[in-house]
Amino acid sequence: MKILLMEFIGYKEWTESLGYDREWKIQDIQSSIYKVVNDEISRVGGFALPVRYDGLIILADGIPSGSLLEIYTKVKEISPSKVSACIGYGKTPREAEINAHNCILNSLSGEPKFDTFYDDNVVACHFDYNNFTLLTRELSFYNAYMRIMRLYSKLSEIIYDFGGITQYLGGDNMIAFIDEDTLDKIIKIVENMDEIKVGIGIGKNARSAMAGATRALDEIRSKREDKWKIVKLSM
Ligand SMILES: Nc1nc2c(ncn2[C@@H]2O[C@H](COP(=O)(O)OP(=O)(O)OP(=O)(O)O)[C@@H](O)[C@H]2O)c(=O)[nH]1
Repeated sequence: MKILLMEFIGYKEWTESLGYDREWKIQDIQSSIYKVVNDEISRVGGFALPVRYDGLIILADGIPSGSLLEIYTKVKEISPSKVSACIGYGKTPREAEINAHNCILNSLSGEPKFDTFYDDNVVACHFDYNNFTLLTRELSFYNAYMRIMRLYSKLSEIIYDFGGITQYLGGDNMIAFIDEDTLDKIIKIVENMDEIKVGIGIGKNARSAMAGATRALDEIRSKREDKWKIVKLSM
């Protein structure tokens, strides 16, 4: 697994420089950075996890280093603070992210390190809560969201324990990227939790894996007999 990690250095100082009436400006900058990155990375087949917003985790398998460097350059142009970046490699997304983070910590020059690594298949697991629309009507818009946040917190912990990284996508949707060897663990989770289903996509890059995962979810919805399905895109 290959992850391009970008960390915004000095972000704290930048936010404090904006004075008290700052939150709207911070949200504006964060969403504009994410829009640029999302447009650019999906064009070359990757996917960016905004996670904390003061940095970015980019699923980089199947993306040429030159394209990753172009995206880093664009982010550097619009970021309000210095951007440190490294590509990390690991057996699992967790390991790749830790290696990328340590590379940033150890980079004295602060210059990005875009080492070339082997491209693995990307495995995307798109989790979806059953009948979230009905639940929202029964509870309330916000209370249904709280239900998903509790589930997201529980799921992301379990998945991180076996090396996966999870991102909340809005509504009742969560995406986890895992190592292909831990597929059985994801299936076991879903088989033991009544309220969710998961579409799993395997592709040469994050975008194709996510398209496969969404297709798998739609196939589950078409018959409503299965709790999980796997779609493997042509490699
Ligand atoms: N991010 C994201 N949001 C989605 C996607 N599909 C639906 N949503 C949103 O997620 C929420 C729930 O949509 P669904 O999961 O289709 O609705 P549901 O009532 O749970 O229906 P079932 O999942 O078929 O049981 C709605 O706010 C949708 O707009 C998706 O692929 N990605």
